[in-house]
Amino acid sequence: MVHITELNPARFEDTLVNGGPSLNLDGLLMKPTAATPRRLPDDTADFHPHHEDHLPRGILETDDGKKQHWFVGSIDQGTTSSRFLIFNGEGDPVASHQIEFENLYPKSGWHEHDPLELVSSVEQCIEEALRKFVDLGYSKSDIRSIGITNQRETTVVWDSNTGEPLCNAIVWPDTRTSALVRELKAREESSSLMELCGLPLSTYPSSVKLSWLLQNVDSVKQAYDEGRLAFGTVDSWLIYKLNGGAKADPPVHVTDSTNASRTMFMNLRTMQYDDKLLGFFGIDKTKVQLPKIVPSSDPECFGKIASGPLINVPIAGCLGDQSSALVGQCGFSPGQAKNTYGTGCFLLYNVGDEPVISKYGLLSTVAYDFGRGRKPVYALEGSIAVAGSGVKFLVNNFGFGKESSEITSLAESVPDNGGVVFVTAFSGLFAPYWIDDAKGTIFGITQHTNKGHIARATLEATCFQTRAILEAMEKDSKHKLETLAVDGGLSNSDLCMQTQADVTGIPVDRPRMRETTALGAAIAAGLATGVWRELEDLKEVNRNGRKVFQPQMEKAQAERMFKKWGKAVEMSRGWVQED
Ligand SMILES: Nc1ncnc2c1ncn2[C@@H]1O[C@H](COP(=O)(O)OP(=O)(O)O)[C@@H](O)[C@H]1O
Ligand SMILES: O=P(O)(O)OC[C@H](O)CO
Repeated sequence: MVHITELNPARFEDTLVNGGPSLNLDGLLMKPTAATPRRLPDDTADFHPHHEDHLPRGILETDDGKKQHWFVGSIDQGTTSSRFLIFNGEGDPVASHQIEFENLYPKSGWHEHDPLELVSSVEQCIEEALRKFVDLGYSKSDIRSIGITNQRETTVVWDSNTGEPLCNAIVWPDTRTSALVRELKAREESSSLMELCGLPLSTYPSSVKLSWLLQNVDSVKQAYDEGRLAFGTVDSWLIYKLNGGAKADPPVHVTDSTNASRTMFMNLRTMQYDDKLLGFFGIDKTKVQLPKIVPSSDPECFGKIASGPLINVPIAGCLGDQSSALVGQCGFSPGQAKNTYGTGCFLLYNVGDEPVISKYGLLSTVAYDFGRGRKPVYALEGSIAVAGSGVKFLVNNFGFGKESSEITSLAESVPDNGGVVFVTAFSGLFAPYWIDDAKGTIFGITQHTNKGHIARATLEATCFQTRAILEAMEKDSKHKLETLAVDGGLSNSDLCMQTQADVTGIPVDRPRMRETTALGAAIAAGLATGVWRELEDLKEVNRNGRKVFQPQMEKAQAERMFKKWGKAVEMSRGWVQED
């Protein structure tokens, strides 16, 4: 048995380390113990691993009979921060580093990232985490491969000649495309798209972001006309840059099918770009370089790190962050689900190897695609645009505290929401409602209302929307979920998780090691490079120390609160119609 040190519950917090914008993840890390030996001294460069049945996970035997512990690195590029974690063969993180970067909101509804800052934050995380790893007595050469997981839909465009971005990335919750979406929805063919790609037409996917850029940014249009426009989601951009960008011979421009399934350009069944989808958005594939779609786990497709301390280490796994969290929670069987409370909140429900197109407001997406003859696995997804970002909004815009955890403390300072309901529709409302013309709206304010009520209503908003998603999922899948596995930054809030159990009436099951998103990408890479052979090898991963929140609220009370939420959702409609 390995020993995992007690987690520091504040590890996701905005704890500044050494005065820099880096976050302290160290509380979750496993310290070396007798059961988790440091690297073996007889490390060989020329190494052809093979597994023996008696060897524990993550230990491979070399051709000359030596045994070596392998580790897998994982880049987790999220909406608010970048991280690099190094996992051992038991699926425990042994070293990590996290950096918050700047989110840009240049106009109301606009949300951007600097693509170069995304890359530099990742590179810095790799360097720092490796320093900690080496300090623990391990060696860089113990890292067998690297996985990448990332915020999805966020759209990056660059010049394929120079490898430099043409403008800031448009981030997934950005709503600048709402007028364009209204226009596209009016077209007759719009109703047939979802059957092909699994996504409803909204401001959310990459397709509308790319169309908007082509219509509104001259440098992008010019690059398109001259055939030097490269498009990608964050995975493609990072893989391209980490492989050396335009200088690589040849440049590596790929995406995995989980990320591609978020663009609205990919056909869910063929796993390739679909001409009808590209045509609908006016994209001429001879003018724009689209990333090649490959499986999520592969030792060669994603190339190798071209420079820095991990030079020549293969990138062998790639998953969109929500798919990755499902993998990190080992949700490998149909009927298993997870809900990840990060910037947004995303419930993925494994439906097996045939996609299910939702009739009740959910998305159909690729859950994971491990290749090598395995069939891809699909999921139904309930996407909530605002979860942790609602908490950050109270902290950053209204000074309700200095750290996210203080929002939970404020919410705990009042016994209930005092009649306040906050529909956090900053990007309209996503699943299962898809109300583009809603805006954030607070209902029920009186002289009695204080910060505690607003904080509580903010946490409750995600829990109510999750319940609405669960109801839709039950109708689509004809299956009632018995337990909700959770993770992500906001799942650190016990109050929020208890509220979630109360309003859904089912137990909420939270792992002790909540870096499941990063773990998923490590699993994808580790499977491709022999650290784990089969999903079976992972069944003990992240099982220890889980906390289960049982529903405690009277059912009638939960029903009353949910009904009021439904009323507030209806009343939040129609704010942007005249824009
Ligand atoms: N203790 C806490 N209470 C409430 N919210 C929290 C807490 N800890 C973290 N968060 C929220 O979690 C979010 C970050 O979660 P994370 O999973 O890192 O997101 P992402 O991958 O989108 O960057 C932030 O929005 C933050 O406000
Ligand atoms: O930043 P997160 O973790 O909320 O995830 C972002 C999603 O991938 C957007 O679809």
